[in-house]
Amino acid sequence: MNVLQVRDLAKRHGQKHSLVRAVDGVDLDVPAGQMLAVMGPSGCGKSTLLHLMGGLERPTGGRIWLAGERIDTAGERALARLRRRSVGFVFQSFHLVEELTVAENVELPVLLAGGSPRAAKRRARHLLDQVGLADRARRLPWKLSGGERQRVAVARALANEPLVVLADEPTGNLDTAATDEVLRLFADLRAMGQTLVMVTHDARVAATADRLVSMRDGVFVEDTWLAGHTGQFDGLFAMGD
Ligand SMILES: Nc1ncnc2c1ncn2[C@@H]1O[C@H](COP(=O)(O)OP(=O)(O)OP(=O)(O)O)[C@@H](O)[C@H]1O
Repeated sequence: MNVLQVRDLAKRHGQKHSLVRAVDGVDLDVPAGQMLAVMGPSGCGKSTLLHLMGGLERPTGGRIWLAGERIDTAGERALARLRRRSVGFVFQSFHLVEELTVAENVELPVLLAGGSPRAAKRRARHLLDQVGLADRARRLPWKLSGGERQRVAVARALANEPLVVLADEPTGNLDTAATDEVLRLFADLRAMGQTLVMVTHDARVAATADRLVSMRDGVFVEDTWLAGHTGQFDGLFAMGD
């Protein structure tokens, strides 16, 4: 089954001489459980593609299905619901709520989706345990290292058991050691069968994916299935235990 299906997807900005084709006729199928990396030069449309697939932006052309359901034609309420429940976002600059504790950050999406405080607490405890940060639960985000903050952001993205995690430059603000922390976590997610699409500038990060798509000027120029993994990032946090 394809978690995501994209046909002739387009996003244009401006008109005539100022027309920008951020995404310009993209076709893509992302099967369940696949970890897909999208690479390409700055401005080629990677983030726009991710935003379109996550319902953060509306396309100007083409169709998108999430688990078989059209999202490009969905109404605002349906789209908001979908963003809350079916998609988990991870951003380069973490986007944690600094006034809330680590645990509260992870509880928030469960509460926003209508879950009880008890269910939210239980889910946050479970996820923080899985990402190896159970002992940081009561801290404020700024007390954590960059790698830890991004692991909290990944836990938050997983809060409502999303169909797909969309990660935009998840290691873009991290040094090598912190990048490794996040990559080990992604290896765990991959082993659990979590579908994940990530945009990255880092070839080392892309090499941990199952498949690599290269973009240029809004179109795909290469689609490569990566056969072997180094094994370097094979599971640190024993997720699912
Ligand atoms: N709101 C907007 N108005 C006009 N142009 C836009 C808008 N958003 C994006 N663009 C343009 O669309 C193109 C694709 O942008 P996008 O951010 O998707 O690229 P990217 O590959 O993610 O770049 P980067 O790697 O630098 O983040 C760029 O030329 C950008 O300037």
